[in-house]
Amino acid sequence: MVMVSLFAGVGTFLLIPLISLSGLTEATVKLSLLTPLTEALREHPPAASLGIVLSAYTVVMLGQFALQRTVTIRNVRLMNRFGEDVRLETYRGIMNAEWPFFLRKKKTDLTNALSAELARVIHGTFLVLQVAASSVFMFIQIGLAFWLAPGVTGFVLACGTILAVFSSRYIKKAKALGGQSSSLAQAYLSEITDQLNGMKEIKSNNLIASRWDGYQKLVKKMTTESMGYIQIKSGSDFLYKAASTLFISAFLYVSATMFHAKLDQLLIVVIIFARLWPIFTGLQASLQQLASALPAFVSVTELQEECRRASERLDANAGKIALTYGVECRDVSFRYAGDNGARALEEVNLFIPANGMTAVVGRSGAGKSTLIDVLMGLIRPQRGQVLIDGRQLDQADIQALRNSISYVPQDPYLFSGTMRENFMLAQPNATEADLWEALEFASAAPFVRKLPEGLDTQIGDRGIRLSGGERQRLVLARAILRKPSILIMDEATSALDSENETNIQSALEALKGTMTVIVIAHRFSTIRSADQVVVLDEGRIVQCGSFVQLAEETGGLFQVLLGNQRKLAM
Ligand SMILES: Nc1ncnc2c1ncn2[C@@H]1O[C@H](COP(=O)(O)OP(=O)(O)OP(=O)(O)O)[C@@H](O)[C@H]1O
Repeated sequence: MVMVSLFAGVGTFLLIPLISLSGLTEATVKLSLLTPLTEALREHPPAASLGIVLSAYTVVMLGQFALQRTVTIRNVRLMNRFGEDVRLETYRGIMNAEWPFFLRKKKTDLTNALSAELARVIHGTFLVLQVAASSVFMFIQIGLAFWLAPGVTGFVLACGTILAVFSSRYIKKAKALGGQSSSLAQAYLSEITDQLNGMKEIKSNNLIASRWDGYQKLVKKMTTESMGYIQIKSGSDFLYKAASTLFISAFLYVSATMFHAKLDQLLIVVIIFARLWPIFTGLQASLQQLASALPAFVSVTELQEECRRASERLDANAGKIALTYGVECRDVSFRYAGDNGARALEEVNLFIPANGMTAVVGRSGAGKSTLIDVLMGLIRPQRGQVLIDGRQLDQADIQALRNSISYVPQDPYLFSGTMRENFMLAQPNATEADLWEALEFASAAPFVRKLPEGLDTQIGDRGIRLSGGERQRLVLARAILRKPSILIMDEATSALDSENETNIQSALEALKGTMTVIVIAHRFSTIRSADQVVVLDEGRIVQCGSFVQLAEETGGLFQVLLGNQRKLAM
């Protein structure tokens, strides 16, 4: 940057001897630096001197352009490396954050931070480099200009300072607008994600008018915000241009009429002004843009800090746990952050024997999923302990525990890609036979076999659409492929028809003695063969025993729930 600035300065000021050598004007300006040079040149014939100066000018300018190219490439490389680092660091922070962090955060806010905000931060880095380059350039140019013509340079600097004072309000406005941009982008992403996810409900319940209204209001706000930017930019542009015209006209007028300056003196003023002024204004413009990107820097830094505080610090080399005795909850109580109501779990005491099947039932909101999250170490109970084979679950064991668990959620999640890729991600060493065995287990083999491309069928946005039941079966197959010690199924067969459900039921029964299975189920037909049924109500365990035993306990909640299901079935 220093070299480019020096070359640019020398190139510009070589124009001064050119003016006098060209014979356009009589040389009256005595420039301390250039006087010996112009005098030396005068000893040669005018054509030769002109040639020398022009050659020097060409070499200097070409040198500047070549260096400029290197600087640009280096700046972009620096920006890209920074961009890569900041993207990786932010996302790693998010992935390593503990589960409660995700309960607190809105998903669309994280998406916005990782896309729009990060892009603004990376562009901001480019602006920082640009401001650095402009500052170096400005100082060197000012230095050179002072050396050549202190008076004129002093004048231009005074004008620049006046302008900087006036334009600081534009920088403040740009920063405020930058903050608005961040929150508007968040609101926009949240609105469209919400609406697109719920389009079926919106259309079928005829909610289009109200949703459209909300969307329209947001779009209007975005238009106003973008107009705000243009107002700032055009306002500051106008100020710079008007000021430069006024300053230069006033100076030229005063020089010519009051001090009777000669043409070459006036030309020097114009050259120095023309050289320094764009640097001032460019710097101001970059500072304005940087100010508008600052809120994005702040929000990304805050997000990184929040992730660091919520980091799980898991052991990447943790092995697996082969459960031999069982999992125990001792006096476990849990309340969600910000939830002032009842606890989601209240003094839960429970033993889940290894290699058996435990079913958890209860009304909606009873705390079933919360109990599972505690067992998986996703959330830590505020009171009580979770013991795995008699040992208290601590931070170091959590990774090993998760390596040993396969969890099948209510909403089956498949990655975009082929079915095979989905399976190989879960178990990279799986053989073709392992894959089909898992598919058979989950009653998914018949429908996969019928697909023209079998396991290599694309799923997700660019592939085939699967029914809810097909997705559930594939996710169950993927879970079983990992050969876990503990299989947890949270309403994992809710979308299946009775035939497939019965098949999976038999498959789960066959696992008895080899795998610990924990099932949350609303449909009681799926838990008949469970070794133990746990009934939760308002966060407390109200009953625990075998299916038959609980079905016979008169007045118990299980009997009520079972009765309701029978009525529904009839
Ligand atoms: N992220 C959360 N923040 C605050 N409260 C929550 C959160 N998740 C669940 N709850 C509350 O905790 C209680 C237990 O919820 P949980 O999801 O464990 O119930 P559940 O028995 O699994 O319900 P369902 O059968 O409907 O899935 C409920 O009252 C619920 O409102």
